[in-house]
Amino acid sequence: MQDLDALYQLILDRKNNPKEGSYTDYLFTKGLDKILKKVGEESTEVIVAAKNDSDDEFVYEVADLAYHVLVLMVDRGISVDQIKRELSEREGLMSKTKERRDIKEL
Ligand SMILES: N=c1c2ncn([C@@H]3O[C@H](COP(=O)(O)OP(=O)(O)OP(=O)(O)O)[C@@H](O)[C@H]3O)c2ncn1[C@@H]1O[C@H](COP(=O)(O)O)[C@@H](O)[C@H]1O
Repeated sequence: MQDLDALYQLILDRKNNPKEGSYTDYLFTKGLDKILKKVGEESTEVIVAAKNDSDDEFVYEVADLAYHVLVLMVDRGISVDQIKRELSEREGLMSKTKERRDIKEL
């Protein structure tokens, strides 16, 4: 089973140790604009798949997007831990926002 941290590390390794024939290497060689184009395309494909009935197609497209976002993160020098930290900080913030919303609704 491919976990996101392990995939991030593999992508980072491709950046530091380019491997011939690697798609990840091809993206890094093409550069940021190409990576952004792929993230845009894959996002659109997720939206289209979400409107269709096939769960398999949706899962496939989300996995494509996840991979390309990880490539973008590596290219920008952003770690998975930074994203996790941001999400953790929101945990407290969001529950406070929800509490305020609940109080307003009373
Ligand atoms: N998860 C992925 C992954 N998801 C999608 N893709 C590639 O993303 C591309 C998306 O398909 P598209 O038709 O949109 O793009 P394309 O026509 O192939 O290429 P473009 O010219 O449009 O960029 C395909 O070529 C897929 O192979 C991925 N390529 C690699 N990985 C992971 O990265 C690891 C390292 O891969 P390499 O760098 O290729 O060794 C692999 O073991 C996988 O775990």
